[in-house]
Amino acid sequence: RPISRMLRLSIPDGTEGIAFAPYGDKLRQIRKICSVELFSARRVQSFRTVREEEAGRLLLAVAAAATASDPVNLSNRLSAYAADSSVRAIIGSRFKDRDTFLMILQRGIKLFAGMSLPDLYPSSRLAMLVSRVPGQMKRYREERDAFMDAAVREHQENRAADDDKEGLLDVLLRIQREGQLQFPMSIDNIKSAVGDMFAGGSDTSATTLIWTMAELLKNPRVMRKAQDEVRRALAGQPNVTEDSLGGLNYMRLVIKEVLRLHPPAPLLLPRECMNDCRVLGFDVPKGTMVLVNAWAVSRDPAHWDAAEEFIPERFERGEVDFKGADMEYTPFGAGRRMCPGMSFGLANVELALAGLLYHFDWELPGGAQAKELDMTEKMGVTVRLRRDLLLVPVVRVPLPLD
Ligand code: HEM
Repeated sequence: RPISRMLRLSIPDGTEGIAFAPYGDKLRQIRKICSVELFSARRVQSFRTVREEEAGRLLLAVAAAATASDPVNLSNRLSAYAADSSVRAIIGSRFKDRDTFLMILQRGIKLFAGMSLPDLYPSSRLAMLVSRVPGQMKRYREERDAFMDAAVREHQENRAADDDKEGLLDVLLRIQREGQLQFPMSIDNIKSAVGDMFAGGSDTSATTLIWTMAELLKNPRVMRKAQDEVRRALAGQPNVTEDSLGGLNYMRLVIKEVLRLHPPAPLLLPRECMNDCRVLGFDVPKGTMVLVNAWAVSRDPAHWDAAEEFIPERFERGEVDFKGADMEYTPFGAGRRMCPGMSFGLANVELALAGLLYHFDWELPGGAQAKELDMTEKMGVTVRLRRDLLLVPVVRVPLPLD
């Protein structure tokens, strides 16, 4: 990954976490920690209760709006759900200052995504002098560090006694304590990794959920089919649990189709060319920043029939998947830097979506027609709907009273 001059102000050399770990043995080490410890199937499963509680909270808020026949701002609700589930998995439910943590990290994500004068003119001292970004980066780093220090201290004091209750920060602190690593992990590395997991995990899941609900509203045939499946599979159950998600094959195809048309990180994360090479007749020098336009590739009529249409059935035969082997469809990237949190993210998305489809029917406010729903995109760290998604829920399967 390229690290710009501005980014370096907030991630000094040697303090990288996961997303900016330098290529080579250190990257291999942290990626192994990701697959064996942080995002293993067992670990993702261990946060099941957290997800179920947070999904329950989301559904209760939606049910309250349904009772009052009010529209619910699903963009806000789904963002809160994704942020809360991530923060609880990463930092742990005991963390006192969750809201401040969220605010600081959001500010960091905005700063990282922005283009600054010193990055456009890297050798210019004037650019460095007139730009406000260096000061903002420095302030962000100081604030983040002070805050993370407090979070780490709190964790060291209340060390998780039970392995299954470990949050991801606990896991990293344990690995550090055990001292078995070829390249020891510093507290700064751990703090950066926590930031990466939050930045990588929460907005992406929320964005996927928001686009899914918007596409389902726009495509009533698909909405009906997905709801029929969920309601058939869960018939008689008071609420959705992760045990009940096994047979929801069509819902999974819906999520796949959403990730094709709306990959939350449309340009993936920047890569850096490691050797001089030639691509399609163009010379690409070593060190060039490479952005992969996954959004365009996964809508390219050369690879997809009816490329602009929302047709989940196209994935029915399972020929194309997002696991990094099919280059025409890479919402999680591919190769050695592919998203390590894929199953974690999908678990968040599937549970919330199943609940929204099981308990409620959905309408547009003021009796508007599906074709009136504005699907314009807004470019940001992730690409979201330009306007907040406001929908009116109608209860079909009431939530249990407790
Ligand atoms: C729907 C959910 C998600 C999507 C669409 C997504 C997408 C991506 C993409 C496109 C990349 C860049 C891959 C590349 O350069 O080839 C990435 C990297 C990454 N993601 Fe995810 N992600 C999701 C969920 C998560 C979750 C839940 C976590 C952690 C809690 C996470 C953590 C990371 C990290 C740490 C990286 C950097 C990996 C590296 O540089 O080696 N992601 N993700």
